[in-house]
Order: sequence, then C-alpha cells, then structure tokens
Amino acid sequence: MADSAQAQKLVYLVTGGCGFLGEHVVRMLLQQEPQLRELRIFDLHLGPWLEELKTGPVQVTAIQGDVTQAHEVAAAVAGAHVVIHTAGLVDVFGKTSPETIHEVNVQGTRNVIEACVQTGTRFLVYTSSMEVVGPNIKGQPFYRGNENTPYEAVHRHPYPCSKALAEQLVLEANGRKVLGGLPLVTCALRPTGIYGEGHQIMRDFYHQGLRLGGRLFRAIPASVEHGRVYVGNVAWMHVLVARELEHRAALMGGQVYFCYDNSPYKSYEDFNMEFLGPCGLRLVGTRPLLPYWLLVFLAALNVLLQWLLRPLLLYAPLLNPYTLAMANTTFTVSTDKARRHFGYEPPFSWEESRTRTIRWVQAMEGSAQ
Ligand SMILES: NC(=O)C1=CN([C@@H]2O[C@H](COP(=O)(O)OP(=O)(O)OC[C@H]3O[C@@H](n4cnc5c(N)ncnc54)[C@H](O)[C@@H]3O)[C@@H](O)[C@H]2O)C=CC1
Ligand SMILES: CC(C)CCC[C@@H](C)[C@H]1CC[C@H]2[C@@H]3[C@H](O)CC4=CC(=O)CC[C@]4(C)[C@H]3CC[C@]12C
Repeated sequence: MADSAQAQKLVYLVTGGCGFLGEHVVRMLLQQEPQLRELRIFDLHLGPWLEELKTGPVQVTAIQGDVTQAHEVAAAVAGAHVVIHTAGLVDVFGKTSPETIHEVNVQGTRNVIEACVQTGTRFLVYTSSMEVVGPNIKGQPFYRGNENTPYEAVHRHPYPCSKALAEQLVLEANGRKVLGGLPLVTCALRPTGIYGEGHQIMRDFYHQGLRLGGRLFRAIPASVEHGRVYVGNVAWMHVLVARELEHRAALMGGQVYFCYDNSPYKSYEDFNMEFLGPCGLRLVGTRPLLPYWLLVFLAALNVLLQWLLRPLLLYAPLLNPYTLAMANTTFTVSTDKARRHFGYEPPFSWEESRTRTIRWVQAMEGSAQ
C-alpha cells in the first residue's frame, strides 16, 4: 500500500464507469486505491448510484460525455494521471449499426489516446476482449491458450473487428511522447466472458427461463468449453495494472494480458446454470434438444426477421449466426502472465464469485415479485 507521503495525490479517469464492468472498477478503486485523490467517471449515461459515492473521502466527479467527441474526452482527461478506458459498445446482437460500433470502439479509443498525448496523461489501461483473438470465423478451438498461443485471429463481425483495431491503436501508442515529453505507457486487458452482479446477458437468460416455466433448453453440447471470469477479479486486475504501470513501465508497456481467475471451464449454458440452478431454473437435456443444422437455420431466420422488422421495431434475439458460432466454439485461457508481470492473484475465489452472483440473481428474483 502507499506510504503516507504519497497518499491521496492521484487523479484517475474511468471511461464507461457506469457500465457493468466500469461500476465494479469504480467501486474497487474507491476501496483499494489509497493514493486516489479524485476519481472521474465518464459515461454517456450516468447512473443514480454515483450520488452515494460523493460523500466519501475521495472526490468523485461524474462527467456525462461521449467518447466519440474528442473535445469532451480531452476535457475529461486533462489533469488525470491514469485513464482506465472501459467505455465501449458491446453489441453482438445487431442492435446498433457496424458504423456506430466502429465509431465508439475505435474512434472513441483514438480520442482517448490523443487526449492523453495532448494533455500529458502518461498511463492508459484499455479494456480489450478475448474476442480480439477469437473464436475466429472458422470456429477453430482455442484450448487453454495463453497470450503467446498461435491462433488465426480472423474476424468479420463488427464487434471483434472494432476491439482488435482499438487494441492495436492502444498498443502502438505505447512510448509516444505526451505533453511534457515523457512517454505514454499503455497496456490492454483481454477479459473472457465476464459474469457477476449486473451482467445483462445473465439477466436475459434468467428472465427467459422464467418465461419458459423455470426451464432452459440445452442448445450447445456440454463438451464445448468457455472461458469465463468474475467481474470483481477483472476490476481488480484493472486497478492493479493502473497502479503498477508506472513502476514496471518497461515490462508492462505495450503488453496484453488475458483476464483470468479460477472459474471452472464449462459450456456457456452449464456455466450459467451454476447461478441460475440455485435460483430455481433447470437446464433440460443432456444433449442439445435441436439438431445443429436447425439452430443454424433459426439463427439465419433471426437475421432475416431482424432486417424485415427493422422499420417497425428492434428485433435482437440472443440467437444469431455469430452468437451461435461463439457459443459453439471452445475458447479457454490458461496463463499466468499477469501474475508474473505484476503479481495478480484473483481476490475472489470461485466459491465467493459464485455466491455473490447467485445472491445478485436472487435479489433480482425478489425485485421481480
Ligand atoms: N461483458 C463482457 O463479457 C466483456 C466486455 N469486454 C469489454 O469491457 C468493456 C465494458 O463492457 P461491459 O461493462 O460489459 O459493457 P457495458 O455496456 O455494461 O458498459 C459500457 C459502458 O460504456 C458506456 N458507453 C458506451 N458508449 C459510450 C460513448 N460513446 N461514450 C461514453 N460512454 C459510452 C456505456 O454507457 C456503458 O456504461 C467494453 O469495452 C467491452 O468491450 C471485454 C470482454 C468481455
Ligand atoms: C442461444 C445461443 C445458442 C446461446 C447464446 C450465447 C451467447 C449469447 C453468448 C455465448 C458466448 C458469449 C460471448 C463471449 O462470452 C465473449 C464475449 C466477449 C466480449 O467482449 C463481449 C461479450 C461476448 C461477445 C459474449 C456475448 C454473448 C455470447 C455470444
């Protein structure tokens, strides 16, 4: 922890600080970063929960802004020591246009980098994604891979394309001179599928299960494994990286790290059942109930329906060709790079992550009644 002479001197900015991950990063910073003097939270939509944070010892500044607007970003970044850039459009369901996804994820990240350079901010942590690597369009498995595992990272979908481009921008910016002449130090964190309190897709599965009379129907073979990571551990990795970048700039600058913890490798559906099961839902079938070709057909049909209905309403179901391919392809990571480089250990065990997530789903149940 910080010595008292250094206490409370730093200004941090978290973009996307009101999102699922961003809120956990914000709360973790307030709990675990003793050097913090001011925490700026920049988001398109500010949450009402921010008010409760404003009574603590750290100055919390909420900034409603858009990362695609360079001047808004520059104003928020000016004077910050560290930027944690989590803001992004996470859309694999066709809710937003590819152009908008690119604008927010790529141009937004470019704006953050340029703001750091122009205003003299030296440390930038970027929330990338496992999707930068894969699964790729060929559906090749990535089994217990690490940051150096060879894999053909080829994408077509706007979301992984945008994350890959943005990550590249961040890594290339490492070493650029910022205002004042010192070098920018950047690094990118690649979470696998994040779960935990506030996870929208878990919410969607839960409500779908309730609508189907407490049942979910298996669509994916249990043998397909997915890497998942608890949101609290992802948040902690961001906090730790932000803290250590200054001291280990030569080692960590320009690096990528998968975000990992001890969550078990399971299929996407079996993993979700770890939380939804104790909340009363049941996964029907030991094998997929529908043949794969039929799922492919339904996924394609959903694309057609989305297109036909677009003038009238937004039809964005969970199943589409991309999500089907994702869910059907093994993608798991096994690495210790973050431990070796900056001493990362996941603070939340699997048991605690599971308990916390179950409690959150149960609270949702309570509020639905
Ligand atoms: N959810 C997941 O499983 C994973 C997420 N990620 C990455 O983590 C980051 C956070 O994702 P989540 O918390 O899941 O998403 P989220 O949608 O809950 O949070 C994103 C936040 O960014 C904000 N935002 C969006 N557009 C903005 C704009 N133009 N200007 C300012 N703020 C804007 C949103 O209002 C939201 O609060 C994203 O960069 C995402 O790509 C990476 C791997 C897995
Ligand atoms: C009904 C279908 C057969 C099952 C649908 C499951 C899908 C909705 C999800 C399966 C895999 C998920 C993605 C994965 O966890 C990796 C991700 C990383 C990110 O950066 C953003 C989220 C996501 C794309 C995640 C989205 C939901 C799935 C596609």
